[in-house]
Amino acid sequence: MTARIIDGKAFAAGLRARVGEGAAGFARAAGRKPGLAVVLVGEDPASSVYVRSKGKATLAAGMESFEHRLPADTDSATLLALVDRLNADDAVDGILVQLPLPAHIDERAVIARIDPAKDVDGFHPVNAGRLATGLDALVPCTPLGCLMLLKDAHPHLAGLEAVVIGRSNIVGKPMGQLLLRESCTVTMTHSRTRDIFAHVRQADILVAAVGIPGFVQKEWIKPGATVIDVGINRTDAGLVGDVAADAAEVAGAITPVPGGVGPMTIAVLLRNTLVAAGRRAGVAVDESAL
Ligand SMILES: Nc1nc2c(c(=O)[nH]1)N[C@@H](CN(C=O)c1ccc(C(=O)N[C@@H](CCC(=O)O)C(=O)O)cc1)CN2
Repeated sequence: MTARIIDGKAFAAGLRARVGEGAAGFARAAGRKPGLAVVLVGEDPASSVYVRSKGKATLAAGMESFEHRLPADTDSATLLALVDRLNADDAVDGILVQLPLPAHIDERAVIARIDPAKDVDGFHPVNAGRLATGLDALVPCTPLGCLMLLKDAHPHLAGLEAVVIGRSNIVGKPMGQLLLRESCTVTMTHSRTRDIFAHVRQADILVAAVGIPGFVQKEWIKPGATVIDVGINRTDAGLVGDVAADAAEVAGAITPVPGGVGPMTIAVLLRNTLVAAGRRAGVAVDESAL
């Protein structure tokens, strides 16, 4: 069996187009465009590329883009003051501080300073808590993108065995919550899990977000399973995922790296910005059409 390749790039393009239509509708109703502010501290090359891509995608979707690039030695107080200004700015519906931040800045304090209504990354404890308790929340972009791909490949998720590898606040934990919300039976695994392959072997749905190239081996995969590879690892061989390439010989469907989950992250960011704009301005945005 050779797995069906889940084309995240194509799905993301469709989502960006739908968000663009929604943004035009928002602009007609609100008399202004939705606005996204992205803050980058330092010159990490990958982060710099992601921030540039976010700005371009925001403009292409018919939204306002506000880009703030700060030097690597920016102190916490300066960054927090910028977040305060963005919180107070009515033209800004979404605020994203690109991660990782330089080591001298307390990431948690910065995330906690963002107005939860503008937290389009969904990282604020209020949004994390709302997701965990089944309330309406802004949901982190990468796991929501994974869920969109999964639901497209797998319209009936209820009752399936889902295994998540990785317990980060950005991907693993919210991914587990989203799968639970879909009535999957969810197993969270991580670096201290014993016999991780024995858990993975049970998975109808596997989400690998561990950040180790080729960590998940072909032999671990249950034949026919749907595999979502969140890993984006830069190696001498190029960009590789957390799942070994030959896993496609066993899986039923699998996301490629690149071109799988990655492009969904920015498309969902635009979606979250439109949703946040609609909620803030009291303009109806049909979230089910996005
Ligand atoms: N504040 C945030 N910081 C970070 C997030 C985030 O969601 N919010 N996620 C990642 C980086 N990221 C967006 O910021 C991101 C990662 C990957 C891609 C992507 O399109 N990947 C492509 C490959 C691109 C390449 O060659 O590097 C793919 O997988 O096909 C987009 C966005 C960490 N920080």
